[in-house]
Amino acid sequence: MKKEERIVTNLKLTDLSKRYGQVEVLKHINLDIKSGEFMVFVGPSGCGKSTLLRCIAGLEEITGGTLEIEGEVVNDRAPSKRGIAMVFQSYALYPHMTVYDNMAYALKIANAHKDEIETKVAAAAEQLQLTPYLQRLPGQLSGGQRQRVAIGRAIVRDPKVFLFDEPLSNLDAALRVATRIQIAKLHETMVKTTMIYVTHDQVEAMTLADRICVLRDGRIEQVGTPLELYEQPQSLFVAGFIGSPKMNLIEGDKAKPFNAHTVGVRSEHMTVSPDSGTWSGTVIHTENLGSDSYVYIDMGQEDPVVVRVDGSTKYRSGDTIHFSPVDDKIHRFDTNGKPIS
Ligand SMILES: Nc1ncnc2c1ncn2[C@@H]1O[C@H](COP(=O)(O)OP(=O)(O)OP(=O)(O)O)[C@@H](O)[C@H]1O
Repeated sequence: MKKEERIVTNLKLTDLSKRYGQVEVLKHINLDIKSGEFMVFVGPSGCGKSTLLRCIAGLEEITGGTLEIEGEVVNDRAPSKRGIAMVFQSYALYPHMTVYDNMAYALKIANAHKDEIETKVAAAAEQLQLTPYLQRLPGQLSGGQRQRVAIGRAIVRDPKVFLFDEPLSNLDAALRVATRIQIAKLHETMVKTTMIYVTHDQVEAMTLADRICVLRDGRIEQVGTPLELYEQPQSLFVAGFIGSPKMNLIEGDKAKPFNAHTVGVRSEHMTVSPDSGTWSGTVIHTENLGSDSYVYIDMGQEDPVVVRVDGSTKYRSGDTIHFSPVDDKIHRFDTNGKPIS
């Protein structure tokens, strides 16, 4: 392999599989992750996101295929020798050590020089706004501060690859936003560090990722930039999974005028008119978010259709409403859930 290629692709998963006994939970995963890339794994509960992350970290044995880091197969390499640092949802801090000692621990174990430890811990603390807390114990910190210590502990090791397993899911809404922004900034400053991030949160996936990898039942369903997945889903599954609120999926007779088995239209790509439209239904609920409202409409399908309207527009439950898709924003799918071009 040429040197340039090695620098470009940082992690290469080839036919990677993972079995627990008879159960195959990861099935022939092929994925290249570039150096410095922020890759987010998403997918329904149980699809294998955490297992894939743990296989990359070396916390789970890979049972088939290969994992390469910078061109070298590392399947049998110990976690500590992979140049990887992992941040968990649960923080996993040492409760009896100060913030400083928690952050310094890995460097001490690696016999780093005292000056180097001090410099690195101070720099990470500064970057994460933890300098005032260095002498506190984890129990004397908020959840957000603890998670920042966990991140700081990983930064000082100067990893090639940073793994995050739902790091924000224990935080309340405001802290989630603040810490998410901090992680995005971290990615901007650590330009050469590859980051792989598992989340259930649509906003985290869309805002943090350079590319999102959608997993389904142990396989990769689609990999692409957030906008590619949002605008060009390659399956009904991805169409229904990416985005909040979910894409409206309209089936049966109501999809026939579009020569499709299923028609997908996002909430923001519907126009409402008072007396006629492609579809109509009954308003069952309206959520007013201030600038916009989401109108939930029953049109005889299992799931209501959600249409975004201006926040000043008023609808009452029981009103009949007519709406149409914006012409060039219609996604058509065949009986196999594949897009019709
Ligand atoms: N040690 C184990 N032994 C057997 N099966 C396991 C083990 N660990 C995980 N699994 C199974 O592997 C599958 C993938 O689990 P994993 O935790 O990777 O999913 P996930 O996508 O991260 O889910 P979630 O979003 O709920 O955290 C699940 O069906 C799970 O039950």
